Amino acid sequence: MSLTRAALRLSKSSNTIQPGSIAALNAPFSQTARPLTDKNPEETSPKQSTSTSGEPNGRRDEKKNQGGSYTRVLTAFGVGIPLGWLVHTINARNRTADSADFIKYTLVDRTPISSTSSIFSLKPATGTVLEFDESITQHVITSVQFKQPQLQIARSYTLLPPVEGQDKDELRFLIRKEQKGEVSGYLHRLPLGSEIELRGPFADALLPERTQTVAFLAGGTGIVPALQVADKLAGHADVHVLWSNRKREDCIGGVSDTPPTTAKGWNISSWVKSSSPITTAISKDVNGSNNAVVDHLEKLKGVAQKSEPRKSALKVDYYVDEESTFVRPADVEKLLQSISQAHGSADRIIFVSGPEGFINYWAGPKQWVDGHEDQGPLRGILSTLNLQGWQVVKL
Ligand SMILES: Cc1cc2nc3c(=O)[nH]c(=O)nc-3n(C[C@H](O)[C@H](O)[C@H](O)COP(=O)(O)OP(=O)(O)OC[C@H]3O[C@@H](n4cnc5c(N)ncnc54)[C@H](O)[C@@H]3O)c2cc1C
Repeated sequence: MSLTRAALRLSKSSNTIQPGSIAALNAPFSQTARPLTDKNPEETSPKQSTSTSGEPNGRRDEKKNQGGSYTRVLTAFGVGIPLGWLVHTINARNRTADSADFIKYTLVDRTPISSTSSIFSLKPATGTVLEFDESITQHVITSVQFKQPQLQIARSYTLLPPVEGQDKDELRFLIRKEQKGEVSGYLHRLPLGSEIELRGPFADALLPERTQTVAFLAGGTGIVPALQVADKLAGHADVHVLWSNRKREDCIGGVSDTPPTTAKGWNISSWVKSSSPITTAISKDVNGSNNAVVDHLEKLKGVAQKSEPRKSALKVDYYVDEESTFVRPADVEKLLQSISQAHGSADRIIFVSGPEGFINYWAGPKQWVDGHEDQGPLRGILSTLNLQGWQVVKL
């Protein structure tokens, strides 16, 4: 079966980038978008939470989504993307699946990263695999949907970039166990060797080829898209990540490249402004060990430095609620200004990725338009900063 992408409409408004276009184009790539196959858009839910039958889940899931999941939308960048690249046809091979189908994978490993999050490793259970066309996935932030078979619902999880020694068809994810979370709880309870049904891939945002610098505001598991961006843009763009976590256990060993000095900013626990002084130095744990995500970030720093065509830089700053270190608007403003000075008129993007409250605080809520989740206007803290030359993308 041949999967064909529709044409892309491009639109841009103010500092936020209006979606819609890639939804039409990369359709399979979203819970909110049409499948990449020629299936009807109504087959996917307009909600972050998607029923596997394709029907919206109704108010119940709408309410639940206030509980801290990412909001999401497909985002198109008008600038600098050759349309020819986007109008792409994938030839399905025997062992690849239509991205609207669920494909069976086996849970081969689940390594706890903290008391709430684990890295899941999955391998194909049969001869059929999800197809990741590198010519596309190289330019988009990619996620897949996991099915909860008893409830017939699906949730999105962003792919971790591959690590050394990872099998070609193996997929890895960082999944936080939400309190009373239906799918994340189910996945954390599954015994190793269980079959899990996945579908996708889905594109959450495009990475324009001309991008030379990225600022990434990440909250919790919102770090996973940042890992993808750092991996894909190594050798092309400098990436600076400001990563907020509730607890140090989620980022043990993470040492900031630019240590924060004072605190008044976003608190991931309460989603309110806080104003506590920073009292705790960010350092490795007593055993001197990092968690796997921190290690991955460190490795990506090394890759960026050695990459071609140009050596790029990955910088990460860590903020931990329980250490009273918060991302301050002034820190963000300073970072954006210093990047702007260093990069002149180069294309620049700010990604905001994490729980809904995190995105709302920094960039304002996304909105639903014609059954698709739209970026919505730029609001929140970022709307009060001087963002000349920056594009903002809410993930
Ligand atoms: C594109 C995308 C990528 C994502 N990538 C990742 C990723 O890499 N890693 C990751 O961990 N997550 C990721 N997410 C979030 C993920 O899709 C799920 O939303 C998340 O795992 C929670 O799903 P759940 O079914 O476990 O929880 P849900 O059952 O949906 O519950 C969510 C929250 O709502 C609360 N809740 C439940 N019922 C109610 C109610 N009646 N009233 C009030 N609150 C309620 C729950 O306690 C819970 O805290 C991503 C989301 C998107 C859209």
